[in-house]
Amino acid sequence: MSFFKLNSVSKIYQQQWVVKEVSFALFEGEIFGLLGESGSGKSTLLRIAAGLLDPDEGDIWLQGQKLRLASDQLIPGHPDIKIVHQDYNLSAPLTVRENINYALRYYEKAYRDERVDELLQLCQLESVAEHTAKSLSGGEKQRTAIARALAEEAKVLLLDEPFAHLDLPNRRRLTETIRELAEQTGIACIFVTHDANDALSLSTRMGILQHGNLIQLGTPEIIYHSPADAYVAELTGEINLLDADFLKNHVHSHLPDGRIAIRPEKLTLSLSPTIYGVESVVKRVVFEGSHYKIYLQAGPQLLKVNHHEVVPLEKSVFVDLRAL
Ligand SMILES: Nc1ncnc2c1ncn2[C@@H]1O[C@H](COP(=O)(O)OP(=O)(O)OP(=O)(O)O)[C@@H](O)[C@H]1O
Repeated sequence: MSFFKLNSVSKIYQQQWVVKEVSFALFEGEIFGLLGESGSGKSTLLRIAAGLLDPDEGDIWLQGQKLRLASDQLIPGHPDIKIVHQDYNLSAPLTVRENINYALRYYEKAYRDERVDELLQLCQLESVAEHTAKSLSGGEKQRTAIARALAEEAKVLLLDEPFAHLDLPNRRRLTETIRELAEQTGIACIFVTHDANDALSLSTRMGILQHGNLIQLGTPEIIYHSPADAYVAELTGEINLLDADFLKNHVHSHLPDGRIAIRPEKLTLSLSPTIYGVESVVKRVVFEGSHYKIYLQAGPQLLKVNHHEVVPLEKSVFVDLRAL
């Protein structure tokens, strides 16, 4: 049985579908990434999942229980579902410890002290426990907001763009924190993002939201390697979208629009002719850290290929399009 479920949830604003018949379910300890462009309905969906906003249709289920609507409650929300908003909403003059402690103010001191220490450790905040919230880095603020949200044990954690203001080292650290949280506590987590790398690297499963529609659902591997259409292919990373005619002698699976999607790292490039090699001319070379991105002109088709070494401009090379 699923742990947390959105069942055919819709929301309409000004006669427009902002979220349309979205359904998905999470198991305990799952991390679900919702990837979509700005305005695709991510925050609206998250607020509905949190019980802060009523859907126009559909319902939310937690452990087999249908949740009450926001409008049916004095204080919208659900005690087992916690949401961390983009602005963190911390109390700036208070320390990290005091911010977390505040969420537990109705509990006994002994329990509170123990729980705060546990959360400081879980969210990797021990070294900044006595620092004021206003002096923290973006990553530390985000982790403090998560620790505070989790102060009272929750079953579902919802994160609105948790990586939005973070640099790369802090993104990596937060990714680790969220993964450990899910593993250690079994909490189910949904995070929304417009960044494909964050969604691919953190999610156990993910969904793609476009104009309020959940257009693909699956593991990061499935979505990355078998995108449902050209939109998903482009949203989730660099892609070659090739005309089927160009690949007449090769067998590939097609997108609904007839084109074939191949990631640049799936193509191999040789400097000398090969049986399957298509002759191409090097047009641009960009260093990207782990590899060079080589932009090629192959007849009418432009191609991008990841290659381990630099190649001279205007050189003729041969691209193996079998994309194993
Ligand atoms: N209260 C509201 N009244 C009218 N329209 C709204 C309201 N809230 C959101 N919308 C519209 O719904 C659409 C989806 O908004 P939402 O904030 O859910 O998208 P998002 O994917 O989270 O975008 P972003 O990444 O920019 O935050 C947008 O077109 C937005 O203008």
